[in-house]
Amino acid sequence: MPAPLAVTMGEPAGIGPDLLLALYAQRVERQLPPFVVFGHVDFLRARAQRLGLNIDVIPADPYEGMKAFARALPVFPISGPIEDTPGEPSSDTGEAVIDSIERAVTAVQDGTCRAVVTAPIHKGVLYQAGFSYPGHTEFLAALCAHDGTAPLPVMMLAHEDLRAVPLTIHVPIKDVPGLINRKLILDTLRVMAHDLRQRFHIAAPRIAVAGLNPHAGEGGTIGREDVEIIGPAIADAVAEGIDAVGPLPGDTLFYPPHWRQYDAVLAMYHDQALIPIKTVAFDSGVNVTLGLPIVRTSPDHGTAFDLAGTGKASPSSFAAAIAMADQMTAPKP
Ligand SMILES: NC(=O)C1=CN([C@@H]2O[C@H](COP(=O)(O)OP(=O)(O)OC[C@H]3O[C@@H](n4cnc5c(N)ncnc54)[C@H](O)[C@@H]3O)[C@@H](O)[C@H]2O)C=CC1
Ligand SMILES: NCC(=O)COP(=O)(O)O
Repeated sequence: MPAPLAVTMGEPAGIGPDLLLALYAQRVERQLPPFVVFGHVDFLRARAQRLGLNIDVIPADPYEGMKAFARALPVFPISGPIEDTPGEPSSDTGEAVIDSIERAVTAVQDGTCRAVVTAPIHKGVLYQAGFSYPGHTEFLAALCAHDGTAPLPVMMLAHEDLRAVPLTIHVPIKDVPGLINRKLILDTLRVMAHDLRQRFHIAAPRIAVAGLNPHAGEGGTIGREDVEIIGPAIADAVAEGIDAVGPLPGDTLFYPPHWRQYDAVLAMYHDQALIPIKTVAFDSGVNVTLGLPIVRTSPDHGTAFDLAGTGKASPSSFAAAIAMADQMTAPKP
């Protein structure tokens, strides 16, 4: 029997706990693989009761949890003060949220779980608790550091054959031009080409690279980054055998007949990559971190405080994240 997936609890005041409980209740019809939640047992019991879900929540380690999954939701216990207060976050829970992520990653690294699926966190709440990373993506890279060196983590949002990567992630838009450089583009294209082969089993991945400026700079007349940095970086990638094309105008690149020619798009900033995916597939998009020695997926949405504790949030993106993590780590027949 393969090891279970490790699912983190996420922000307790958000919809993450609601969705993982709802998915446990729907595990049979959705054909979900066994998973263990890294979370707070009493809090999850309280949230299940609030949602009217008759679920037996039990403390368990991953091995016991895998065996118990058919009859009870196994929870690797994370301690800490966590009250069931949907929509009302508290920095007091920050330590437990961070602990949940760290322990889930350790479980994958030591082989007791197969992959990490993270529930949404609220960065603002965690910053108050001393968290210093822009998000899971960078934190996971730090947790996967080897000999003091962290891998380059690459965020990809994926829905079916539409896959988009933001080169720069959680940074102010005014800082984006200064962060775009030839090395970062080349390194990101290397990670994308590698993981599209290894994780997505695409034998010869084709990658489109978006420009930064309108019309990809219109030949250098609307900004110089496209001709002076992005174009040369693509040439570097092509020279080492990566099938990359661009810079292409960002506004027309996501016209379906255009993006369908490629296996993935490298965009220059967060919203350039995420808006297309969230527009066409908010309910089923998956956030997957490339470049790590472990598999990590996540729903594409956030904590949605307005829906927490109501039972109205859709679990579909979370289910897609579990399915992707399962496919990427399923034992070969
Ligand atoms: N992977 C992660 O940890 C992520 C965390 N976040 C965090 O979430 C917080 C809130 O971010 P927002 O920009 O407000 O985005 P959000 O995704 O939490 O909410 C945006 C809108 O979508 C709705 N929505 C979200 N998920 C839904 C679902 N499953 N079913 C139905 N409706 C849903 C919400 O009700 C809201 O109207 C921020 O702190 C952000 O950093 C955001 C994205 C991913
Ligand atoms: N907008 C995507 C997002 O906020 C998710 O970030 P991360 O926590 O997966 O790094």
